Amino acid sequence: MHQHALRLRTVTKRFGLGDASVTALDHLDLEIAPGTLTAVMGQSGSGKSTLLHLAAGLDAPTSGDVVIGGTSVVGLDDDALTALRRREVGVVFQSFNLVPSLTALENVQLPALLAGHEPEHDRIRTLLDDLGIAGLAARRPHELSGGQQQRFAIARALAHRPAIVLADEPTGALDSATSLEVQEILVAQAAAGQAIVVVTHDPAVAARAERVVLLRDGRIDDDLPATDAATIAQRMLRRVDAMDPIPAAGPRITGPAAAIGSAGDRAIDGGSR
Ligand SMILES: Nc1ncnc2c1ncn2[C@@H]1O[C@H](COP(=O)(O)OP(=O)(O)OP(=O)(O)O)[C@@H](O)[C@H]1O
Repeated sequence: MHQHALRLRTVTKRFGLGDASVTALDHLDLEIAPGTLTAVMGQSGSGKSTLLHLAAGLDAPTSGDVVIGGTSVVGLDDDALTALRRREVGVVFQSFNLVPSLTALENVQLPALLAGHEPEHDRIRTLLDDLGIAGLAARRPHELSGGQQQRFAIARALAHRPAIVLADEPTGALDSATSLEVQEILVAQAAAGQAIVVVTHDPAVAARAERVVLLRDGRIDDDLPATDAATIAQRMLRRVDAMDPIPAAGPRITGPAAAIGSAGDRAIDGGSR
C-alpha cells in the first residue's frame, strides 16, 4: 500500500484564458492517507468539485501534479489514465449516473468487470445488505427512487476496493435514517483501509470524518482533525461572517444557516454541476 492514496502537489487549475480565466484551485497541496475519511467543505465556488474531478483523474491540472495510488497523472496518455482510474478510483458523483440499460446489480459489478476482474460477489452482497437495497438488485435504474439510485452508486464506488473513493454530497438525496447508514458504511470502509474523500455541506456528515478540510478561493483555509458538528458549523459560520461586508447586530444565525441550507437544497435538486 502506498503512503498516500492521493496527493495533490501544488495544484493550480484555471478555466478559460487571459482576463476571463477563473482560478478554481490555487497552488493547493493535499495528501490523503489510506484508511482515512476526509470531509471537504467550503462555500459555493471554493473549488470542491474541481478538486474531486482532478483527484479522480477526470481532469488535468493546469500546473502541479496529482498522484493517485502512487502514480502521477501528468504525462499519462488517455488509455493509461483510464486504467489507473478504473483500478484505483471509485466515484459517487451526480454526473456519473447508473447505466440505464443495466440492472442495478450489474451497475455495481461494472467497475470490476471494466478493470478485468471477477466482481467480489460476497462483498457486493454485504454492501447491498448494509445499504438496504439487496431486494432491488434486479431493477433498472429508472425503477428506483433517487435515494435508492444514490445507494447503488455508493455500492458501485466501494465494490472493487479502489484505493480512493471520492463522493460529492453522497448523502444529499437521502432521508436522515439512510444518511446515517451511509455514514456508518463510509466510516467502516475507511477503517478497512480505503481512503474516502467526501464533499459535503452537512456538518453532521463532516463530523464523522477524522479530518475536515475547508476550502476557500481554491486554497486550503483550514485543516481540522476530527471535530464535532457544532464546532464545524460554527467554523463555517465564521468563514461566512468574515466574507460578509455588512456587519449584522445580534446572533448570526440567519445568514450562515441559510447558506448551509441552500447548498444542501441545491445538492438535492441535482448536484453542483
Ligand atoms: N468548466 C468550468 N469552466 C469555467 N469555470 C469553471 C468550470 N468549473 C468550475 N469553474 C469555476 O471554478 C470555481 C470553482 O468551482 P467548483 O465547481 O469547483 O466550486 P464548488 O466549491 O464545487 O462549488 P459548489 O458548491 O457550488 O458546487 C468557480 O468559480 C467556478 O465558476
